[in-house]
Amino acid sequence: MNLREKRIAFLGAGSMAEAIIAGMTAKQIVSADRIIATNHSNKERLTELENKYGIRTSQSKKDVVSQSDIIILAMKPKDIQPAITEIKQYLSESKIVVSLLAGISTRYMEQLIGLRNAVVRVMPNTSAMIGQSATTITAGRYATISTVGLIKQLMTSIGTTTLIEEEQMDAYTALAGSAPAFYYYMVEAMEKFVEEQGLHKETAMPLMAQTIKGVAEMLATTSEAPATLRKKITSPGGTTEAGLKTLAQHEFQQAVIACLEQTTKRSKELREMFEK
Ligand SMILES: NC(=O)C1=CN([C@@H]2O[C@H](COP(=O)(O)OP(=O)(O)OC[C@H]3O[C@@H](n4cnc5c(N)ncnc54)[C@H](OP(=O)(O)O)[C@@H]3O)[C@@H](O)[C@H]2O)C=CC1
Ligand SMILES: O=C(O)[C@@H]1CCC=N1
Repeated sequence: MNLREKRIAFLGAGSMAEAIIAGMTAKQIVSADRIIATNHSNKERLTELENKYGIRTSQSKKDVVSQSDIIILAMKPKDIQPAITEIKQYLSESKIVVSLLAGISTRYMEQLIGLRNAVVRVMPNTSAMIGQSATTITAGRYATISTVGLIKQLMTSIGTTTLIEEEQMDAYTALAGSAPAFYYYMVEAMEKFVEEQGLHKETAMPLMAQTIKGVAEMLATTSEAPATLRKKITSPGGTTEAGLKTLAQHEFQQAVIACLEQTTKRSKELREMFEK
């Protein structure tokens, strides 16, 4: 299957759809004129995406779905049922359905569709915008190996891809889908420190970004455990040790673990709430 010949539809034109459209069009894996997007009702937003990325848009679900080979579901989990009901009549079995929705299972989507379409669940993150998403992928029961390969190839245009078992998706949603927000939250705290210390934001922000980038590269390219890397920074009686002690006093690790547990739990809850 050649990806360049495929026509791709986005049902939902919010922040995640935009991040993926930006990544895909920048890498030219799919040409912009093969991408079409629609949303619930916000026409202005569709015009914005058309102007920004040169994609096509339409307010007609029929046009969008009938003209496409790969349908990317990019609405909120609460909207899945009405969204599939609206497009069901235009969904022939050859169309591949890709879902970005947190929590919602392939089985439920297959049930809503009522045919034997290949359904593939992906969990990207907003770093897709710059081709740096860490995307996990899992397949529904009618998706063949070649279909999964095609979607993997498509998602490679926005960053790395990893195939996982569907039951692990809730936890990976925490670790990679939602996690950028947790790292940003930490940087927001550092921003407050920058202000408190009277430092120049223009100087401090790039230093913080480079520090995170360096940490990410060290984790990705050295074979050393995070604890080993941390210990190499921590001189006995030095500055880092003083900082780490304070984090431990504030139960930093427990807070992070609780945060990831709650995120995972919420993904499961979304499934319970919206799979009727
Ligand atoms: N944001 C993120 O970091 C990530 C999000 N996701 C998942 O991606 C999905 C989208 O999230 P996000 O982009 O943040 O959400 P947004 O709220 O930014 O966008 C939701 C979009 O869905 C549209 N919509 C609502 N109902 C329908 C419908 N029936 N048919 C077509 N479009 C519809 C809305 O249209 P309108 O504006 O007209 O109402 C809007 O364009 C969610 O399911 C989320 O779980 C996954 C990974 C990361
Ligand atoms: O907050 C959410 O529900 C979505 C899913 C992962 C990131 N954002």
